[in-house]
Amino acid sequence: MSDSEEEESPDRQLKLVVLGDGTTGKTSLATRFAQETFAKQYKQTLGLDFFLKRILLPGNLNVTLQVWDVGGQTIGGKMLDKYIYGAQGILLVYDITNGQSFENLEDWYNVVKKVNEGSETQPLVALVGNKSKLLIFKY
Ligand SMILES: Nc1nc2c(ncn2[C@@H]2O[C@H](COP(=O)(O)OP(=O)(O)OP(=O)(O)O)[C@@H](O)[C@H]2O)c(=O)[nH]1
Repeated sequence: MSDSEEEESPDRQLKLVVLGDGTTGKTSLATRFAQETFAKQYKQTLGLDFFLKRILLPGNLNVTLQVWDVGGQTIGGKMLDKYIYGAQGILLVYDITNGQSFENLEDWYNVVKKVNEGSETQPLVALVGNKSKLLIFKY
């Protein structure tokens, strides 16, 4: 086997952007995924938080996922377009006990569409309903 065959394949970087209203649980999802932690206490994300997670996909494919955790208050702000630009994946997060947070996803999605207007490749967009256990307590 030659040296080049023994080397691991270089990492492929993928950008995943997490969007949605404040307190829907975006940071919690990102930290649970990237660091396997969960904080009960709320700490507002100011602007942007950033996490990296290296994963190995079938076929020995190394992927470094960049998770861009965007603060809920950035909607309507100047920086949001720049955060979204170049993403391969978007998570649109709402709190299932807060209907308004679901309705407001339309505004978030409109920004995603605007940023990717005219671009050849479009990001994959997933809808995430968070805080499912709270529903048991509410109803
Ligand atoms: N019960 C419950 N609480 C959650 C869940 N996810 C997040 N939380 C709590 O909800 C609060 C807000 O969570 P964050 O992850 O900070 O919310 P965020 O969307 O990042 O908020 P912003 O920074 O304002 O954009 C925190 O107190 C979390 O502990 C969940 O699945 N269930």
